[in-house]
Amino acid sequence: MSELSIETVRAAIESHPDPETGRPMGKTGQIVEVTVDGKNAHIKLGLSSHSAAIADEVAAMLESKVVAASPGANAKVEVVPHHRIAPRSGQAGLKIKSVILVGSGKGGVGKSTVAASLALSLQQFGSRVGLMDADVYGPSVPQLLGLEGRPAITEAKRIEPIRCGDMPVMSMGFLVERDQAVIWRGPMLHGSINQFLGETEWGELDYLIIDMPPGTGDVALTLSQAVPIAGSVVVCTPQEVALLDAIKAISMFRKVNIPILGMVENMSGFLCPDNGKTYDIFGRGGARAKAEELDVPFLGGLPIDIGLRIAGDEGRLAEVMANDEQARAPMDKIARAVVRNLASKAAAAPAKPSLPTL
Ligand SMILES: Nc1ncnc2c1ncn2[C@@H]1O[C@H](COP(=O)(O)OP(=O)(O)OP(=O)(O)O)[C@@H](O)[C@H]1O
Repeated sequence: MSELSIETVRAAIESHPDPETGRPMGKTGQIVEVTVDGKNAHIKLGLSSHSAAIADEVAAMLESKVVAASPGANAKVEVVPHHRIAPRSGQAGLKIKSVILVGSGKGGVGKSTVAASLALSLQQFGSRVGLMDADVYGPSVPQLLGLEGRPAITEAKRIEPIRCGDMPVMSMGFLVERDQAVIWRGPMLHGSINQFLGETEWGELDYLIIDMPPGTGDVALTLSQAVPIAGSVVVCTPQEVALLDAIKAISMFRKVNIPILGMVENMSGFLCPDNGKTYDIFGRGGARAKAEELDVPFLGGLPIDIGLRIAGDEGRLAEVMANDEQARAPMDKIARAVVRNLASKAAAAPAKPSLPTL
């Protein structure tokens, strides 16, 4: 092994793109410290909470780059907080780095469950996350998370969201009675969505996850005009009918120029708790095949999980996501894939280096 030097270590890693901005880490001040002791390198790497879900994989990737540059070396990357990147905001007052829409072509495929679990999973990894239920016709987020109450209006006439732990949540469900049907005309829908987005005190967020109403493109269009949308996640079940609707959702997002981060196959197999066998009740693998056909990433599958269904019915989804690692594992995989796909988009089109500092 040739002598391991600080220069060799830095040269091996400094061109690696920051997952959030896509800019080379050597230029962003994220390589905080490199120390070398014989064949051992220790790197302190700054990553923002936006990248929390994939921090381990970024660290492993950099360690392997050092070893490739200097075979026989040992490298250890220690991730430390890095907050020099200011949130991008599309509307006055919004400080949200990435807005992600979760949609489906068809109702009842588990879109709200996926949206809420994605938000909870990203938060568990350490990101700052908000959840907006834009499914104004059938808001189910309050039920899934066991939230109730009316949002207060602040002195500055802004909406104080209801909180699920630390996570700000806004839903039409907080404003209408549970059994009341909401009838919307186009302009009202447009107005309420803009109000939810722009007048809610979201605070500073890495991610705002938006649960979309099924089907219609109106809300996607309204949102895409109001803020830059980082991307969309399309949820479907493995059945052919759901897949056909998912194709419609993908083409709707494409029409309004919202990038597709990928497809999630929900209800992908049922693991029977009695005998440990898996039954493919709605089929399996359909979404992966369809994603390939449509040239969109496949993010992963969520099995039919009785515990998840009961948790949703009882408003304990957040509790289960916080305490049940096995139930959370498939969603964590999907959350990592979402952040990874955002990172590759950032690497393909890096943010301008002149971003202000926080
Ligand atoms: N993977 C899963 N395992 C078990 N139950 C699930 C799963 N995904 C969703 N469910 C249950 O299916 C029902 C519908 O889910 P959800 O409300 O998330 O669907 P949706 O697509 O948002 O529906 P809608 O369009 O009516 O709002 C809920 O009772 C939920 O708990």
